[in-house]
Amino acid sequence: MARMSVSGFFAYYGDHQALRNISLEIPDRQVLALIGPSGCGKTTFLRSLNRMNDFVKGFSVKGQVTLDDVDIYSSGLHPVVLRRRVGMVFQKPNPFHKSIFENVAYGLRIQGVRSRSILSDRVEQSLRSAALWDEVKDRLNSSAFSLSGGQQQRLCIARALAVEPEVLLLDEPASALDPISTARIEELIQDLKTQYAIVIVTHNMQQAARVSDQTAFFLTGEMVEIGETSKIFTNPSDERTEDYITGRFG
Ligand SMILES: Nc1ncnc2c1ncn2[C@@H]1O[C@H](COP(=O)(O)OP(=O)(O)OP(=O)(O)O)[C@@H](O)[C@H]1O
Repeated sequence: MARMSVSGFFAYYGDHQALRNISLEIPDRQVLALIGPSGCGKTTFLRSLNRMNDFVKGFSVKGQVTLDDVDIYSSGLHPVVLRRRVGMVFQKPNPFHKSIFENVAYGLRIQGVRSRSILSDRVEQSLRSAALWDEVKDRLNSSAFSLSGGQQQRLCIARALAVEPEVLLLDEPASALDPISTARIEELIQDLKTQYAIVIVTHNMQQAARVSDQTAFFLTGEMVEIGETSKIFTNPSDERTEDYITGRFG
């Protein structure tokens, strides 16, 4: 089942066309990897899925993006509600200058949750889902900045999960991390996909091959092809995909 669906989608920064005629489906409980050389539009596409680019002056779109069949650009769906349902984790861990507990509780507090026991339960559950609970359960009141980079990134994932999103967007979530932390994030993605639709941008081809079910290859603002990850990496349909995955450019 497609959780999100994109059809005939174009994106522009002022006059500059960053995405051209993209159509694809984002299935539930699967990982979709977006690959392609620098500047091909992966991040623009990812940020278009929860209207994060609305903050960029001069940014505009054409075409359709739906979440559960509702158009996220032209319906009355409020971007704040959209971003709760379509959560995002960025390349560099960006915890708030708050305690570990308050980082995870943040979105719930904004939603007006006041009950200490509900907050505690949801914080624990989110930290467990992000595979961080055992490491932080005895120091929930410490600053988020007392954590390692890899722990901070899992904290950011817990923060995104706390508001119970349906889709999780990951923009190179492991690129700033060491190999052990990267492996933990990859394991975590495997666990999370049993519950969420996940879209991940990655420059790391091995990572895309390891974590994703489907892979889409982007080139200069267009999607060249999308397919089962095993097929894209062993038998792509388009020569440009083959050239990219075999390292001939990019
Ligand atoms: N805020 C912005 N204002 C103007 N142009 C932008 C902006 N962000 C991106 N672009 C342009 O849009 C195009 C796509 O950029 P985008 O960041 O989506 O590519 P990417 O594939 O994610 O690249 P990378 O892998 O290097 O992160 C590029 O030509 C880029 O210069």
